[in-house]
Amino acid sequence: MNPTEAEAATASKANANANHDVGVGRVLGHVGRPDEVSLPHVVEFRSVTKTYNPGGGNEFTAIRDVTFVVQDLVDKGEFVGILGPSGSGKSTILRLIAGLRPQFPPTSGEVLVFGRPVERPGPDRGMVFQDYTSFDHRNVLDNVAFGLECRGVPRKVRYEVAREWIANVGLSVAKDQYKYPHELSGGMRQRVAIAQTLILRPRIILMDEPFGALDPMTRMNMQDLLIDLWRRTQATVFFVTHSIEEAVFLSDRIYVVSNSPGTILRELTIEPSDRPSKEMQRQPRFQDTVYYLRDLISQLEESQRAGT
Ligand SMILES: Nc1ncnc2c1ncn2[C@@H]1O[C@H](COP(=O)(O)OP(=O)(O)OP(=O)(O)O)[C@@H](O)[C@H]1O
Repeated sequence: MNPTEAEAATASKANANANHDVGVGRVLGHVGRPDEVSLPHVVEFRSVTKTYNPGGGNEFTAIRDVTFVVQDLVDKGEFVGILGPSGSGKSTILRLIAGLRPQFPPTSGEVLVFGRPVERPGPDRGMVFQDYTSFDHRNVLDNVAFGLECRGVPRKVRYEVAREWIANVGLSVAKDQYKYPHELSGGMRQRVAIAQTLILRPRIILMDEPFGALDPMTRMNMQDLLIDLWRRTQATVFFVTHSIEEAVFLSDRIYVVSNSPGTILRELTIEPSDRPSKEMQRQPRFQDTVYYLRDLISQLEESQRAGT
């Protein structure tokens, strides 16, 4: 390599490590590091590796050396989207934060929530899954009030708060409160699941493909609802999705996880969405970010198929 080529190579390497803008997103040159050194951390992963069935014939390392920090912004929780190919370890990351077995505990490394190592699930973390998690034998009111019931909140108070949450998630108290899950549509059941989680006011909300089973229109309505609720609750949200549009619309920050063993490959900050999902998705700058992420994830999927 002659000196000019060497200089060009160095410059291009330096460039790869510099922040650069892609549509409504900014690709960060350094992954996983805090934006401001002085802020406390909501969630921190320190070189976290998870190997399932260690020592067994089917030993499998799902994530390796995952390191990132999500900061505790004053009066504002961050919305963190997690994208990546299927099987890259997104749910493993989420469930490690939740403290749920068998993902928890990690094989090595540390998972900290508000500066303390996670030991088990706790009331500071609420989870919403793709599968509808309401209890079949409880009506909407009793499903939404369930967590407060477990906390020993008197019936009258818990029903009062539950009715507020039924309305907050866009269901009708008059028409829906006594319905059972089998009498609700998929979107309505996910509204119940969200109310069931948010009523407990967790500071961290963990969502694993919560809208994955919904039709596109319902999904967009749910995204608008979620943005609205999140702005009001100001919790930190971790949101796993396969929909790139959904991640770009909802997130302040996106982590892209590489093929297994998963590690954080890219980190982007995203401008806040200032209009409904349907309108945001029409913006060319929004689509530029979507295309960038789509290309990146397609490349990962291709190399996964090729076994490289
Ligand atoms: N309990 C377990 N025992 C063994 N292997 C597991 C277990 N849970 C997950 N895995 C494996 O770990 C890898 C990562 O799984 P994980 O569910 O975290 O990925 P994901 O990115 O969320 O996948 P998807 O997008 O398909 O939902 C997968 O190969 C999966 O088969």
